[in-house]
Amino acid sequence: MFSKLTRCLFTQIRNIVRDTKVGVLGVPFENGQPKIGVGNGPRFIRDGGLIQSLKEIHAYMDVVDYGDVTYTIDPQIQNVPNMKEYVHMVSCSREVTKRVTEIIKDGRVCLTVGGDHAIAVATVDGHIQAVSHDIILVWIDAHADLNTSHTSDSGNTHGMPVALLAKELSDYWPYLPGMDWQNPVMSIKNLVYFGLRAVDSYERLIIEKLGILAFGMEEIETYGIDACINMAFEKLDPDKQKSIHVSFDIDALDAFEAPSTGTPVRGGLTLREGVHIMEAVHRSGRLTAMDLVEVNPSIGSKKDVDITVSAAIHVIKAAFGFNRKGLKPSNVSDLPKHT
Ligand SMILES: NC(=[NH2+])NCCC[C@H](N)C(=O)O
Ligand SMILES: [Mn+2]
Ligand SMILES: [Mn+2]
Repeated sequence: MFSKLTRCLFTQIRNIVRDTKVGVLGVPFENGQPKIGVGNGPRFIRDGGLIQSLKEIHAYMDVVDYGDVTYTIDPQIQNVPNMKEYVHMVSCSREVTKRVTEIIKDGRVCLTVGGDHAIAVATVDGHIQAVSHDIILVWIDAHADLNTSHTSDSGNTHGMPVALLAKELSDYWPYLPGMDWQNPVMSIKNLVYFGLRAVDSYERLIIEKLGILAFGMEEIETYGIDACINMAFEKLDPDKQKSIHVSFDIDALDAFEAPSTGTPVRGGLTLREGVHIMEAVHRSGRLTAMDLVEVNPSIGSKKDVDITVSAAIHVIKAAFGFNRKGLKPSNVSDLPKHT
């Protein structure tokens, strides 16, 4: 009945209205890697003004803070070789998945603040449970986080979430007790990476073997960030239909832009490039969930922490519609006159 263009416009309007409803979830989880402190990420990012900054984006923002996820360890669950603190990851993930699904079903875009990147198994899964298998995953990171328990040198589960989510890799995992809830999983065909520059050898092998779409720093330098994001969206979702999940590891940004993180890598995205990606995601009108992870306030000086927290907040604001050109006043049509 309606033309494709009209339908597209309807969806955009619906999504812009929906985008103003945000649910913030903190996940103070730090067992996916060995450096203590990353569990304080949610507190520092909130104290840095997250909720207020979101509310100030424009007059129609509707922000609800759902607080932090807590969990108890399930004593039934056995450990898995070369997955450190596996029991923690499984027990926390269960709760995170439930909460993310609830927030999305409440009609809000779910913003999850970590915590280390191991939590993204659960946020992506929660998104899938609420929406469908067929979502787009935009993984912005210096690292591919594509190790299995067999390929990881570190045994840190924050280096494994993408491999846990990918159905194409399910045969490469041992039995994972307590992870049966983690179904359905997604196809690697719906994944794109931005910012890669510290990729392990097996990760590289998987990326090439499965033809995963990856804009590493080299491609970003060659084509520019705007062309890369356009190519990614065109390739993954030419019909502009799919729900988008962004998992933003703060170490995607250059170590100068975000020094307080556990595995910093130099030569990364500028804050402007990070913001540019998120502005494009916002314009799509299809952002349903975003993670911001790996801010570790125990690393570096107070200045380092402030820089990192403020970079995180800038990236988040861009995702939820902050306009660098500024906004006109919402209820006045002209400059106030001097009387
Ligand atoms: N989310 C992160 N910062 N991941 C870093 C992973 C580093 C390394 N590839 C590993 O598997 O241990
Ligand atoms: Mn990383
Ligand atoms: Mn990561």
